[in-house]
Order: sequence, then structure tokens, then C-alpha cells
Amino acid sequence: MWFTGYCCGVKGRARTTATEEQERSKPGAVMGCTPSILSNGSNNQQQQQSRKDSSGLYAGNVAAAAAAAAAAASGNGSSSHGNECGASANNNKLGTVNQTMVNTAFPSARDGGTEKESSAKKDSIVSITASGHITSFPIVSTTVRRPTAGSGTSSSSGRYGHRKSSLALTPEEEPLDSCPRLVSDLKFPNLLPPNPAIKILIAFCKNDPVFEALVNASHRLSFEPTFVKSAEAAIDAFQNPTAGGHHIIIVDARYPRIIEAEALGRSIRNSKGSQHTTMVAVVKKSVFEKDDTAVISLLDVGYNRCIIESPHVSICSSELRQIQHSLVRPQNVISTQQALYTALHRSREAVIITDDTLRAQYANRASERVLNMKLDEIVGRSLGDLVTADISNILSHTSRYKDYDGYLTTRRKSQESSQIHVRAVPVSCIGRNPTHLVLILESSASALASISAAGEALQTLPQGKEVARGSLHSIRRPSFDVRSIASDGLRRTSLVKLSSLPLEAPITKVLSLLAQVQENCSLEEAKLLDRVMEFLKREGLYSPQMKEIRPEDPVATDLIGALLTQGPTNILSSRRSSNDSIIRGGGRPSTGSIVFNKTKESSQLSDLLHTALDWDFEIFKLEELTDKRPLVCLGLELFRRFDVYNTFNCDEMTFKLWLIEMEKNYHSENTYHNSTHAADVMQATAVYLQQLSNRELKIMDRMDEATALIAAATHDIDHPGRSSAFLCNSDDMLAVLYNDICVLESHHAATTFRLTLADDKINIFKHLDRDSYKLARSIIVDMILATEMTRHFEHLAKFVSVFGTDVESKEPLPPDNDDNQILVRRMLIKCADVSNPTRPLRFCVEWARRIAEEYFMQTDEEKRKALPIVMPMFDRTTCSISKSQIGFIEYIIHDMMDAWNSFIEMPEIVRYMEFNYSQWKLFEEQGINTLSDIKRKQLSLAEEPSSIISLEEKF
Ligand SMILES: Nc1ncnc2c1ncn2[C@@H]1O[C@@H]2COP(=O)(O)O[C@H]2[C@H]1O
Repeated sequence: MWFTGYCCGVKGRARTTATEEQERSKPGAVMGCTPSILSNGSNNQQQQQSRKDSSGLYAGNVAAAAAAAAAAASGNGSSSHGNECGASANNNKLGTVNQTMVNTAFPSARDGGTEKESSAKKDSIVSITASGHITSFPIVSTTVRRPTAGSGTSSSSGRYGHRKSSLALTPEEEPLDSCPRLVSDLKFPNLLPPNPAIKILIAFCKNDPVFEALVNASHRLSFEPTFVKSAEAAIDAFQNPTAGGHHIIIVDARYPRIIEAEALGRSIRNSKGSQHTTMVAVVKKSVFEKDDTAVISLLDVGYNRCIIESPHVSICSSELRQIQHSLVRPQNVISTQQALYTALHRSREAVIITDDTLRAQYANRASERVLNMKLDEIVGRSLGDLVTADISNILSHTSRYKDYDGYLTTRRKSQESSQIHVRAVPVSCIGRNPTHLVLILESSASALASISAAGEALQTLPQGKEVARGSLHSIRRPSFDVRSIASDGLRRTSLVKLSSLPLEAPITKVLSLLAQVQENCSLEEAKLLDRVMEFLKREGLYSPQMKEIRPEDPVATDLIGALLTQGPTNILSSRRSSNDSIIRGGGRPSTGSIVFNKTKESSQLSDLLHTALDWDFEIFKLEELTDKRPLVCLGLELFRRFDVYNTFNCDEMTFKLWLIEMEKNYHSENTYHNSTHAADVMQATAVYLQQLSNRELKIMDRMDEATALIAAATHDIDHPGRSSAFLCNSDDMLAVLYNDICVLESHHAATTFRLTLADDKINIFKHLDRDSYKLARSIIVDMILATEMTRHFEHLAKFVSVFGTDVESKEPLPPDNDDNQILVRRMLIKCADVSNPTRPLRFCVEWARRIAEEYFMQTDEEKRKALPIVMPMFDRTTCSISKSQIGFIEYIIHDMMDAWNSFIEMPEIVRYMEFNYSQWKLFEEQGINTLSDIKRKQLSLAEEPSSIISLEEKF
């Protein structure tokens, strides 16, 4: 008796559960991790039908396009792949549904030496896949010969030794049984299919000769059989989590009263995970011969094949073998799609697969973000509805099996459209022409995110020639065009070099991390992240914004604007072209040593210096007692207290001479930026350092303390009493020297070292070893430069982002790395530099008067010389000094002192600041605005106490 095969390749129902069916009925719906793809049908109905009726074809197309997409998205794709896929299909000699499916899905590695078995396969497979028609004919089973790997010989175990083999992904040229291969042996795609031992479940109600023959055949083929005698036991066995999951189920359909084969088939097909199981029904010969309705019913409920009963082991074994190769093996291959789909769906690059009319059949998750549309809005639409592009141009490339590289404009919903890079890879699933296009879309965000990944790719891959030089895409896009390798070789070499260096800007890392977050977030969140990334890519990340300054507050606007703006004033006013430099010098103290009145002053001085670390230190008294040379006295005292002489291994005399030289280079005629200001900043620095050491936070070592004091002492040396903007506007040589960038602070730092190194007698660094000197120098320069106000918000924001502003938190984060230490040092000198609004009221008002006077003098000079006026509101005839102080505290001081207090715990600075602020408000209400108003007010303040407690009590 001959076995007769009956296959459901086309006619059989799609092997889907009810839920899957429902899910699939939504266009573009995603089933678990495995998303759907539309078939080639031209309308939805057809698509549905086609899905149901041609699972093999459908799966083949999916796999082909998905594999091409995965390969192209991973950078391995090329036009040759697209062509090859098509070529494989075209060269397919097998002419069977299932073979076509396998063939188109996974073009072969060319192993060679398999011609014979190829024809054997062809014979055997053609015999069983007669397009759904019932056929009955002898099977040339003896012609099926497959070489064992390596030896090329056959033996019963070797010939059928599938447990050793790797089930081939690819068609005719792959040996069906071979040794386990390396992934690298596979050409395309690099995904080995699963290669498990084949589990077979045999549900037979009695142990008759047909059953015995099947059992023996399955042993001969080294299948792992399980035997059951009822439908219930079959379902239990199949669903058993440890023993279940059979590749083949053979059901005895000869005795429906004992085993109701149709019902059992339905139940199995409704069980989870049965989609890759092959179901075979054994029917009586008479059923086959008389009427095909019973067979068709079995196929319709989900059996893949009906075979005629046979008591012969060889016939059973050849039948099982055919089932293995024509059904089980392709199912195993198809099951690998899950992994490909998962890869594709999680890919950062947006991938859309279209049919040959450019109608989207599949879209992965990233395409939602790039197109700003939901998946079900994308799938089913024509490409022209999704993007603005010259579609005929794309098609003209792809119809010639060429990849297309170019740009599209998205038609984003409720957003302005944006440019995206697209690469279109043609894929042929059936016939000669491309049946699908794999479109890989890349927005600028993902391009940025993949820069580092591209760095790696660059080491092995050449760059695309069609894309603009230097663009992100030019970094990203690989191409196998030989000419592009040659022409872009130089650029690539340098990029490769760059990528191999341990270089990566923190901002690149941040953008890359954000882009990763973007992959798995909602559309809304992705949009927000887009905006965040836009901001992050801007220059001047920490550049202050003036948005919160009220326009009706012109004094504040003027002052803050001038403080935070660098370079020449951008005013179209009549500028003189003269290169007048500012008036310098005059009234400098002599170089002679300081001689104090030995009697009264010296005792007053020593009393005063006793309080050198008090916050209400009488700085103006020191100025008076030292005849406007407070820096030397206070400096020596503070250096002594902080053991600077030992730290620098340098005698006190060198430090004294150094202080004299430094102080000499402050301009005593400046009302504000003179050596009293330097001494004041040095004193505030010392108080902060003291506070930090009291708190036993191991933040500042002796070198840090010494360098902080030195930086404070010299941070405004040779200040001309005019702002950097003034120097730029007046073409001062300093502005020319420093290119209008950070002019004054650069000059202060440079002057400090120029003077110190010029004379060994005052060189306080002379006994430091080279490394210590370099460290000291870098700290001092960095601290002085940090006093530049244009970067005020940058320093503050960085400090707050690391250390926070939570006053309640008693344990501030220790600055445990170099970067954080730099933040603390910068914040320290900044707070010291503008500490005047946080000092006792008397001092605060005096400093305000002095800075206002200096600003007025600048405005006077600007007017006199017809220069742009940097702060027009600081006109001595019109200015409200009270208002300027209110604005200064509100916009510059308040947040900074809050943050600083929470770090070093000096609540008095915030209390003084708040008290002073309230007083300025009061003064403003009282009409105390001009210099003379302030001076008058100072007369009454002279008697006021310094301590904040007494001040608060009194007022
Ligand atoms: N009380 C104040 N009122 C207005 N501006 C001030 C006050 N104190 C300091 N400044 C400004 O803040 C700047 C800080 O850096 P400079 O010392 O270079 O110059 C300082 C002044 O321009």
C-alpha cells in the first residue's frame, strides 16, 4: 500500500489562534513581539484573505523583507543583498510553495557539493505540495540521500542524524544534514534556526500494525516519541510545560468515535504555541479513495497533512522524513522570525517595509517617533501620504536593484515637518522585480545617538558617497561602493582615528542616553525629549536668559544685562574709531614698606585683625587704618592663619613683598575695584574656608586653601575701573589682546603670574615642585576666571545640579571628585566676590555706593567719548541706586547665596541678604535713590550695629 500525501500548503487555513486572528485583522497590529505585515493584496479585504489563505507565502514575504530590513538596519545590508534575495527567488528551481517560502526568506550560503540532494529534495517536495490538489502517487523516497557532514558518506544514523545537524535556513545549496556550523558560515542572514530533537506525539487508540510502524519509523529517524491513547491525553501531553511543545502530532483519524480527530485538531490549534507544530492525520485508504470531504475537513481545522494508514515501517519512515523536511524544517526557519522581528521592532532606526507600490506594510516602533504617527496610522498608507519625497526617483533606483540614499520630508502631525535621511533597499520575494522596499529612516536625534556606535562601525565600514560630507549621516551610513571608499578614504581615516581615541563629550553621552530613553517612551514623551535634545545641542547651554526680568525694571535690566553680556555692546550708535585706551595709573602707593603709626593705629590694627575671620569684619576701618592698603595687612594675617607659608614652603617676607606688589597694582582711584575690594573678597574667602574646615568636610586641603586666598587677593588686579564691555567698545589693547573674550579676568590672571614670576624676591611659588606649581597655577587661574559674570548662571547651575539647594539636608554631598571640587572652588570665589549684599547693612550700602560711583564714571566717560553706553540707566543724574540693588539681589545674589548657604551652612549670609533687601525696598519707598541720598542715609547708618541679630532687633 502506498501512502498518499495531502498537504494544506495553500488550501489549509492559516495556523492562527482566534486571538491572533483578531489582532492581525487590525492593520499594522503588533502581535506580542511579532508585528504584522500586510500582504501584497491591493485592498484590505484581500489582505485579510491573503493572510488566511497563504500563510506560507505570507510568512515567506515577511521573513524575506524582515531579514533584509534587519540586515540593512544593522548596516550589513546593501543593494547586493536586495538583489541576491531576488536572485535566489528567481533561481529557485523547486517550484513549490514551501520551498519558495524558505528560499525567498533566507538566501543560501553556497556550500557546494549538494546538487544531488537538491534534486532529491525537489522530487520529494514537489510530490507533496501539489497546490492543494489531492494527489496520490508513489514517493521516490529512496532517492533522498543527504551527505553526512564532513564525510559525505551515509549511514542509517548519519544519514538521518538530524540531531547533529543544523536545520538549514537556506534553500537548495544547503546540505540538509551537516555538522553544527559557525554563524559566520552563514552568508545571509546570520541567524541559525533552532535545531532541536524532533518531538513527536502519537495519539492512537490502539496498538495496531499501523501504530507499530509509525513508532518504529520515528525511532529510526531518532525522533522523540510520546504515545497517548485519547484526545484528552493528547491535549494534556501537548500542553505539558516540560514535556510538551511537540513538533509533530500524529492523530489516528480512523476511528472518530474513539478519537474525535477534528475536535482534537481544533483544540490543539487553539492552544498557545501550536502555530509551529505540524499536525498529521492518519486516515483509512477507503476514505481517501471515496470522498475528499473528510480529508478537507481535517485540513480546515488545522491539520497540515493527511496520510493513508500503512503497516510498513519504510513507508512510514519516508513519510515522516518528508514531513520533517517539507513542514517541520520550514516551520523552524519561520520561527526564527520572532527574533528578527524583535530585533527590527526594537531597532533605534525607523524601518518601514512597503510593497512594490510603496504602500507601507510594516513599520517598527521607532518609525512612530520619526513620523510622529501611530503604527496603525502608518501601516496601509502609501509612502506619499507619510512623507514628501520624489517617489519616482526612489523607484527608479530600486527597480534597478539599487539602494536609494536620500532625504525625505516628514509630514508630521501637528508639527512642522522635518528632514530625515532615508535608505531604500529593494527586496524581491517572488519573480524578478522587487516586491518590497525596506525603508530605513533616520532622524537627526537618532543620528546623534548613534554617533558613538558609528565610531565602531567606521572602523570596518566605508562611508556612503551620496551624503553630504561632514553630515551626521555621512558618519552613519555605510555603503559598499568602492569609489566612495577611495574618495572618502582620508575623511574616513581621520574619523576612524577620532573614534578610536578615548574622546567623548559628556553632552554626546547625555544625548545618546536620552535617545535611548526615547526609543521606549510614549509619543508625547518622545516629543518632549526631542525638545530637550534641541536645547542641549545649542551653544551656550548655561547662557542666562533675561526672560524673567520685568521690562518695567530698566535698572535691573541694564545692570544684569551688562554683567552677563560679554564683548562689545551691540548698539548701533556713533562709535568713535579712536583707539584711546582707558586712563590708567596715578595715585599708586609707593613701593616702600608699609609704615604704620606705631602707637594708636598699630594697636587698633592688631585688635581689628583679631576679628579677621568674623563675617562683620570692619573692612572699611582696615582701609582707613592702612591708608588704603588693607590687602597687605589682612593678607599676611590670613596667610598666617591658614598656614600658607608652610604649604608653599616660603618665608613670610616673600609673601609680604608679593602682597605689596599685588596691592600696588590695584588702582586706588577706583571707587570699587581697588585693593579694599580685593581684601574684602579675600576676607570672605577666608571665612568660607574656615566654615568648611569647621564642618570637617574634607573638601579643601592646605593647598586648596592657600590657592583660594591667593586667587581672591589678586582676582581684580590692575582693574581699570571699567567693565570688559567698555574695553571692547573702546578698542582697548586688553580687549584686542584677549579677542573681546573674558577680557578683564584673563588680564587679572595673567597679571598675577606675570608679576609674581618676574621677580624672585616676590615669587611665592619658587619653592614648589613642578607638579605642585602646575596644580596651584591651574587652581588660581580657574578661580580668577570664574569671577567673570557672563558665566554666572553656568557656574551656579552646575553647582546646584551637583550639590542641590536643599537647606534642610544637613549632609551636603562631599565633592568627591575633581570636577565637583572645581565647582566648589568656583562657587566659593564667586560668592566672596559679590558678598557685599550679604554683609552688615552699613558695609552693604557703602559697597553699593562705591560700585554705583564707578558705573557712573564709566557712563560719564562713555558719554564724553561718544562710546556706546553699556548701562544707560547708570547715569548719575537719573539712577535709582536702591532699585539697582534690589535687582542685583533678586537676579544675581539671592539664588546663589541660597545654594551656597545650603552647602556651607552659613545662615547669616542669607539673613543679612534678606535684611538688606528689605532695607533697599524701604529706601526705594523713601525716595533714597541718588548718590547724595545714599550718602546722607549713610550718616545715620554709621551708628548702626553690625551684627544681624542687633540689626533685626532694631528694625
Ligand atoms: N552691590 C552691587 N551692585 C551692583 N553690581 C555689583 C555689586 N557688587 C558687585 N557688582 C558687580 O558684580 C561684579 C562681579 O565681578 P566684578 O568684581 O568684576 O564686578 C562686579 C560688579 O560689576
